[in-house]
Amino acid sequence: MTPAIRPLIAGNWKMHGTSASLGELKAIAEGFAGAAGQGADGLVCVPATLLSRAVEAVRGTPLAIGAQDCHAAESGAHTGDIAAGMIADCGATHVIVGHSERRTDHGESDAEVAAKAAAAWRAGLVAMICLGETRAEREAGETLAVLSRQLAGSVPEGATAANTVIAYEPVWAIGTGLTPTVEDVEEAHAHLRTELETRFGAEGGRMRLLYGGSVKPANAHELLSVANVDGALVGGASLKAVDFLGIASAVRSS
Ligand SMILES: O=C[C@H](O)COP(=O)(O)O
Repeated sequence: MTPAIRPLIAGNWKMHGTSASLGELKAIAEGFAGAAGQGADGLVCVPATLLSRAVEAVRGTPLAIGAQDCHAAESGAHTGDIAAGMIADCGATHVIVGHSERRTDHGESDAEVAAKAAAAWRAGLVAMICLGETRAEREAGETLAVLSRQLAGSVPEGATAANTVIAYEPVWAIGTGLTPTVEDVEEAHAHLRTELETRFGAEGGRMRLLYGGSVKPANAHELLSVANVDGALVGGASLKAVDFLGIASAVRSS
């Protein structure tokens, strides 16, 4: 981890969750109100359909609620999309932008991701900007170059430690049970930290850099102990309170 940066354990429920899942969310919130919250901040990014009810369900606890995407425009004829201001209006505080599943499923470019991040800031939200290499890019030895390109293109000028979180997610590690070696995670995060400091100075040194991709209770301690890993972005293991809180609890021993 980075000394002096309070870790963030963030969940991404992806296209999972209905009103029946709010009990699980409350259990997560209660965990962060107790022991799990002693070492880390907690966030769960729920489907847009659950945003308002999720905010209500965790009210009075330290768990933050976020969305998983936003449109770059403030309003307009964009059927099916949601604006950052609508997310803020629900009481959420964060939004993921540029997740690899959005980049792949919806062909989102770095420039579109940057526009979404800027829209999030205008609405007062924290933008969690995701980046990471594919399996083919890693095998071609292009990982660091890809990260540089994505960081340069996806993170707008004006990024600060308060309005931005960066999540490094190797695409091939998402939902596969595969994770990079500790050395590879360390190399990627050190590279991202250097790039952030070069661009944003001291703010870049304070920005949270999360690792995501098959994080679970069993590997959380090892991954969260890596230098410049300031938390985790968790998909599958964020759906059950026992798993997500297990990951959060690993912060204290890391
Ligand atoms: O946003 C979360 C990531 O895509 C990681 O998902 P995963 O923990 O299921 O591998």
